[in-house]
This record gives sequence, C-alpha cells and structure tokens, in this order.
Amino acid sequence: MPEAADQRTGREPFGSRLAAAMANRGPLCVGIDPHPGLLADWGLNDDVAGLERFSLTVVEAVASLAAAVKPQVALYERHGSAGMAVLERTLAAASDAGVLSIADAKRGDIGSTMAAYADAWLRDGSALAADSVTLSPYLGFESLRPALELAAEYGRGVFVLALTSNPEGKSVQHVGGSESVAKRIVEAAAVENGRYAGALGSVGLVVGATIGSALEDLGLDLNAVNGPLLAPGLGAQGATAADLRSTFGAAYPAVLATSSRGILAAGPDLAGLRAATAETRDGLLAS
Ligand SMILES: O=c1ccn([C@@H]2O[C@H](COP(=O)(O)O)[C@@H](O)[C@H]2O)c(=O)[nH]1
Repeated sequence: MPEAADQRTGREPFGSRLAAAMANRGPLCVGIDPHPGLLADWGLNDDVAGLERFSLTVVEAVASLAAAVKPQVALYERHGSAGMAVLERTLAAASDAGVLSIADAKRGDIGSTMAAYADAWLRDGSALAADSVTLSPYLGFESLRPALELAAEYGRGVFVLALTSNPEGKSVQHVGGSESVAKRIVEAAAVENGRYAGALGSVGLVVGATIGSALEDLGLDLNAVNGPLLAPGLGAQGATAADLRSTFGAAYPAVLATSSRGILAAGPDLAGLRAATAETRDGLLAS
C-alpha cells in the first residue's frame, strides 16, 4: 500500500509526485531519444561519449521546465553495456536535478521473468531504477503483477500501453470493438488505482496524442482510470496541443504529453532547448 511505501522509503507514491510536478511545471515530459541522426545534428559522434553528452545536456536544459524526462531505452541498448551505463548515469542525473524519470523500456513477460524486470527498473538499489517505467500488457495485464506490486511498495509508477501512437497499434488494440483489448487495459488500470484512492494513482496508461476519435469509437472512459495518461505523438508524429485537448476532452488534466524529436531538434544549445521546451509546455497550458 502507498502508506507502507512512505514508511519504507520516505517517498510519496509516484502518482502524487507526478501530480505535484505537473502542477508546478506543466504537463510536459521531454523524451531523451539519442537517435544517430540527432547525435550528428548536434555535432556528436554515434558513440558512448556522444550519447552521454547528449543525455546530460537534455537533463540540464529541461529539468526545471518539464514535469518528467523519458529516456528511450532502445537508443541506449544499441550501444551495449556501455550505453546502458550511460542510461544509469542519465537516470541519476535526472534524480539529482529533481525531475521525474520515465524509463521507456516497454517491458512485459511471464510473471516470473516480469519480477526480474521489476527488480531492474523499480527496486531501490538497482542502478537502472527510475521513477517509473513503461510496460507492455501483451502477455495479459495480470502478468505485470510483480511490477505493479513493486512500484506500489517503492513509491514508483508504471505506464501500461493502452492505445499507442503508431497507426499499426489499432490492429491489436481496437480488436473487439465495444469490448476492445484497449478497454480491458483501461479497466484493469482503473481497478489497480483503487489502492491510491484520494490521489492520482501510480498506474498510468500510454495513450497516443495521435489516436483521433478512438476513445469515442471504442467507448473508453479515461476519467475512470484515476491515473496519469502519458501521451506520445506531440511534435514529430504530427499531433498538436489542440489535438490533445480535443482527443482527451474531460480527461485532459491527467494528460502528460511527451515530445522527443520535436524538442531535441533545438539542441545542442541549452537556450534553444529551453526555448523549445517552454514553448511546447506553454502551448499545452494554453490549449
Ligand atoms: O505509443 C507510443 C509509445 C511510446 N512512444 C515513444 O515515445 C517517443 C516519441 O518520440 P517522438 O520523437 O516525439 O516521436 C519514442 O521514444 C517512442 O518510442 C511512442 O512514440 N508511441
């Protein structure tokens, strides 16, 4: 239970910490996606030194302007163990700078293996522990149980894929129509957040900013989730702040919009990154 987590770790539940960060800094998460092309644009090599410079520059630039940062794990993994060590240092830098982290790892497996993923991303003492991690429910929502429990125990959070921002997601997530796969995930998250009653829950969902009328088409009520809604697709994938507002409607206050390439293109200059972050955040607040 969250109260026990507070006693054990001194850490408030993730949902409460994220709600406070969004209230103070606005509803924006900046993705840290060190793509080879972006490293080149920043005058950096596609190697471990370039990766580290890129990542730490983003944290330094945006920590005071964004509610969270979201390193894309795949782009560290492609550099092998040294790349994962950079990810560890990036997560530590985010923590030191006081900005919440979302490790975009999209993990999911049978329960016994899931317990190991949970240890890696959510347990105190793990070098990869982040404030929250993205999870894939393709093996069934309940297979994520070890991560749900560990997150609650340590005041950390999860974001479960529900309606992803890519067009191919529909071929799985919309199956079932009014009783869609996505609806099962939304309902399961709502049940899970019952343990956080009275505060924003720590079990979030990933719902793309690009999904158009899917919520209406599938009859999904995101208000009932009582958890944060991580919305990728802003910027490089074409969604705007106005799209977010119209797509999410009454659930918009729970939306944490995330943009990577749309902001990172303004680097490596710190002032440029800050201006792009502030402009994106202000657009979300004004929409
Ligand atoms: O449905 C999803 C889930 C995750 N992502 C991730 O978010 C960023 C988006 O990057 P942009 O440059 O802002 O397009 C990336 O890391 C994706 O893996 C997503 O786009 N959609």
